Amino acid sequence: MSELSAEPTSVPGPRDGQRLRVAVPNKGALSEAAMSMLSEAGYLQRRDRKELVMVDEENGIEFFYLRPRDVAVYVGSGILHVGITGRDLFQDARVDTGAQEIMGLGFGRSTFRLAGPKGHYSVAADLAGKRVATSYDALLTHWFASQGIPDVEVVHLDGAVESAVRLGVADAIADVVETGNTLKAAGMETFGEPVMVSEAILISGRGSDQDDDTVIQRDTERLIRRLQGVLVARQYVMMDYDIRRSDLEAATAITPGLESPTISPLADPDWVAVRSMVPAKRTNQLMDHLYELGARAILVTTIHACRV
Ligand SMILES: Nc1ncnc2c1ncn2[C@@H]1O[C@H](COP(=O)(O)OP(=O)(O)OP(=O)(O)O)[C@@H](O)[C@H]1O
Ligand SMILES: O=P(O)(O)OC[C@H]1O[C@H](OP(=O)(O)OP(=O)(O)O)[C@H](O)[C@@H]1O
Ligand SMILES: [Mg+2]
Repeated sequence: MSELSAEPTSVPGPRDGQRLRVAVPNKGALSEAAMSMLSEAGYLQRRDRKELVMVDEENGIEFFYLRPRDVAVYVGSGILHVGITGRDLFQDARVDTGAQEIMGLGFGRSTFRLAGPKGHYSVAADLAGKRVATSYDALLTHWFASQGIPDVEVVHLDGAVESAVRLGVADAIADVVETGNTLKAAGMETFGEPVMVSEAILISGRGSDQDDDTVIQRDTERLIRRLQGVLVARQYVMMDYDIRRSDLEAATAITPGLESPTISPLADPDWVAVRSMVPAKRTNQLMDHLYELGARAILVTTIHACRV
């Protein structure tokens, strides 16, 4: 049996224990991906959707599964130390207590956009004096003000915002767009520039380097490094190849690695072996270029985990 407890424990106050307290979305578009990323980072995650708290004793960390919208409230008020939420949700929460974005997590990507019936509007300024429905009132109100677009009435709806125009409660909408399928199905189209580009983010209440509790500070830094490691492992592959010394400079120019490539001698003194991390997306392009430069025995392996 593992030492790790899978039992929900009673919820202590923020200063009662020495455990880092982390908010994780309990449902919706970010939930599964957030838990996968934390699992990949070596943390224990709940297996039952009904569990509200998960204690990972070995890592000195507790995960609280909360509504994605509420994550910013808990972290912003200092009750929980860090959390995962959407950048759009975070900005909409307008937490004034010093919560800050620490890093993008590379999933839950979306844009927040204005949309209206086909052919009705072309720029945001067309909405002056109109009613715009959204679930992100604070974000949108602030954005219209920042753009100097006057007299927009922001109408709050909890969801299914795409129906607002057809049902007559608003003239246009502002909502999360990922594939655009929902808008299309409702006979709507986006217009103007995106209000914002969003993805899942890690937020912290006081700023990880200002926490007076050294254990919490250390564990926050560990969490950040682990998540950065997952991001890199997902985005990069390891590339090995052999190349003539005379072509080494040209080859390493296109495979510079994160810091610097590893160069090892081969039995043939005219040749060297090179090992370098490269962006996964560019794998085949780079192999083509390296081959054309004279590289041979080009091997690509996935990175299971890393610290950078
Ligand atoms: N296809 C998508 N649909 C909705 N949200 C998405 C999508 N892709 C990414 N996201 C992000 O997920 C977050 C919203 O999550 P979620 O849909 O769970 O919240 P919600 O709509 O407020 O909650 P609910 O729909 O349960 O009331 C936002 O940060 C949003 O940008
Ligand atoms: O561009 P798409 O890929 O179609 O995705 C965007 C849609 O998904 C979300 O809705 P959700 O399922 O969260 O329902 P809700 O509107 O009730 O929140 C969002 O509010 C859009 O409606
Ligand atoms: Mg939703």
